[in-house]
Amino acid sequence: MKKIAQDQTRYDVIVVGSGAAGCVVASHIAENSALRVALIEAGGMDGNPLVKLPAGFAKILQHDKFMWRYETVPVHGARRAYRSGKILGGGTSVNAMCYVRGQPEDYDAWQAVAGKEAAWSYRDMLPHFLAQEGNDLRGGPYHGTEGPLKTRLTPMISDLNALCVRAFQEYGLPFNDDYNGASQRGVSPVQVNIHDGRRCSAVDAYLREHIRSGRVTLITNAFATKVLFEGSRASGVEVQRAGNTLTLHADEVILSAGAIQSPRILMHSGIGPADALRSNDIPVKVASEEVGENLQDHPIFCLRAYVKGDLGYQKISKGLGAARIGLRYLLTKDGPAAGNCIETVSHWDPRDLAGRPTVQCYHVPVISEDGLVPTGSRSGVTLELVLLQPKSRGWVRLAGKDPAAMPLINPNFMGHEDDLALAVEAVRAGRSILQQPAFRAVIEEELEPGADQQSDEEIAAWIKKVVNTMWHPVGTCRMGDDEHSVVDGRLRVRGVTGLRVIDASIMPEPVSGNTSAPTQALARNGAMMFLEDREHLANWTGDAGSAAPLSLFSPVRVFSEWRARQHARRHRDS
Ligand SMILES: Cc1cc2nc3c(=O)[nH]c(=O)nc-3n(C[C@H](O)[C@H](O)[C@H](O)COP(=O)(O)OP(=O)(O)OC[C@H]3O[C@@H](n4cnc5c(N)ncnc54)[C@H](O)[C@@H]3O)c2cc1C
Repeated sequence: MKKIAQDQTRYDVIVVGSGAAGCVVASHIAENSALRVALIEAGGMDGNPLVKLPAGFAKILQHDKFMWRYETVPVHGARRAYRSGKILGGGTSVNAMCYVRGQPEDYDAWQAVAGKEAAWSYRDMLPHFLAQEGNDLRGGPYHGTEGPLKTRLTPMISDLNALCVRAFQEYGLPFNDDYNGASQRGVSPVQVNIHDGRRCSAVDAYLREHIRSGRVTLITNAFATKVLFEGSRASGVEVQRAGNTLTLHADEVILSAGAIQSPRILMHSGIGPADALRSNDIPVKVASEEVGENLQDHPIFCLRAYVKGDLGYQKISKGLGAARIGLRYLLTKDGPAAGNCIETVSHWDPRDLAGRPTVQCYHVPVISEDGLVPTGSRSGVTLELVLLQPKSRGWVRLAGKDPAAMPLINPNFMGHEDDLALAVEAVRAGRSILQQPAFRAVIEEELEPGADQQSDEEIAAWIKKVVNTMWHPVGTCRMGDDEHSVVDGRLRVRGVTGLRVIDASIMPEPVSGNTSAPTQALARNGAMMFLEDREHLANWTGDAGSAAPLSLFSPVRVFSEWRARQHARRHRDS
């Protein structure tokens, strides 16, 4: 690789990764301070029309250009595709746009491990969700209407999805028109980040205006290989761009590269499990044994059944049908193409219908071999079963010294026997739902698991064969107030200064639902902490001998929202 002269610009802060978290972090800092912010993104711009077309998301996932095409190590004997977004906006430019926050217990569990210095409980996190959300329909205690992240109910509910809703009710679940409200439990229409028939990514919601105004310097197609240090203080980032190696300097670095790349960058910077670093010829800066460990992901396994006639979207997803949908979208910005084709969902516990949901089930009105693009001409329904609080833990490890090498990823799906036992019960529940009166007249035949899989052992073996990622990796830079955690409750990397991780990787436990909205909310919390800590240091008047060098800090312009929050916190704590 050719070495070129160093970039002479010194940024106050470099954010690595422009995904769900990175967009929020860079924008929040730019909006609430005078700091010079650089945002580094390995992927390119998000201008492809398929990115904005809600129904285009399945097609986008097949484009190598927009995706990190990872693969797992063999899990139950087979490698599994493990994609994530490599594009401005990261996951939020390629994901299915479902807006789900999880359950209050999730955040209270974060608070329990994060320590007193930080505010992560549901009570603390709800204001972040409210501030970010721009719901077109409802406000009240659980929804924001003025925020930039546009949210709405699914624009369509297909005939087949209407049957799903009825069948789940017949099974015993209540209808719940708002799973982000007082309770998640029930069968519900999906809430999506779609506005005016277009995807609302984190770039649209937060970042674009700051790129235009120049308050955030965006550098795309730039792959960050490692963090640079002066002593134990982060001083910049090394990136590879267009065949060159470039050094960018900053007072502080924030990694928002997601749950696979953030631990990878830490390890290549010398922060990670000591033996693993040494065996890859990487000098150990900080022995931090849990970097890359604790990988959690929601496992998904799908029941599929053929249905009679033209129900659902199978027939209209091809040929003339597709042309008609496309034309309707162009003329009216509505119809199936204006949505993600995932229109209803249920959250419940197959062991206790009245209890805390442990399973999520999206109802998809098509049959697809790869879970994305409809295959074959027979109409059908797919029940996507997902465990919400998996106990299995996997890891992300280095495959070698080359930073560009694909890391080793082991999601360890169904590695914990409790997960497998619950998954078997979820399959049995799914089958029972397909036999409810609403479905009786329309179901033709179960395709998967199929009539041969009846005993617990047979169902368990089938689950191990088909289980895959719901695309929700989290936990690989675990937050905690214990010394083994990778980051502390304020998301500072242990053992060094000037370096934070703010993205899905810091989640100590999974959230009970999709991870985009929770990651955006945690990023806002993390960005506020970053600014609070800078102001605290800038105002510090104690013994200079033990302080961080004040000259490194430029003045922070503090805006009213941040001030109000500090005031409220002081008031609460007094
Ligand atoms: C196909 C798919 C469907 C999904 N569907 C949903 C859904 O419907 N609802 C939902 O809530 N969640 C969904 N998710 C999950 C959600 O999008 C992620 O949880 C979320 O985006 C994670 O945010 P993040 O900021 O941690 O990482 P990301 O959003 O992945 O952002 C990381 C960014 O960092 C960049 N990057 C990585 N490494 C480097 C490097 N070395 N140098 C420079 N840049 C780098 C990446 O290119 C990326 O842009 C889906 C995810 C996928 C992949």
